[in-house]
Amino acid sequence: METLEKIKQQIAENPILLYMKGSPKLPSCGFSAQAAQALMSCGHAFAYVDILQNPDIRAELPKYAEWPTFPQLWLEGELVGGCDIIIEMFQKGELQPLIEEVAERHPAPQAD
Ligand SMILES: N[C@@H](CCC(=O)N[C@@H](CS)C(=O)NCC(=O)O)C(=O)O
Ligand code: FES
Repeated sequence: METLEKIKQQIAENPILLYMKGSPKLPSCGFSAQAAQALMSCGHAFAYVDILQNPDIRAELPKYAEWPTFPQLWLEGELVGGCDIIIEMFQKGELQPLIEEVAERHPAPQAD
């Protein structure tokens, strides 16, 4: 798939999506580590894309997002921001309720 199409699909299909360097459990950069940590502390599952494993996305997403750096947090198809914004929202107590709202609107399928 073309890179831009792949990006659009990821953003459309994942209501909580973090583009980062490395993985939440093994981040490859302090900025990505902080963002993933704050997001994990909200207690909801989220999707992530390791842009170090996806150089095409690393190259294309900043242009599409009009945001030059990683990490990038996308919620319900909208760019929220990078590490600084995520940490600021977290410290103000705004991140958790926002993630909560999004997660409640998109419940994970139940196997029962
Ligand atoms: N102030 C930024 C810090 C993130 C940042 O500076 N990221 C750099 C270094 S990891 C980056 O993504 N550079 C482009 C690249 O590596 O592709 C934020 O709030 O997210
Ligand atoms: S990889 Fe060097 S600052 Fe993120």
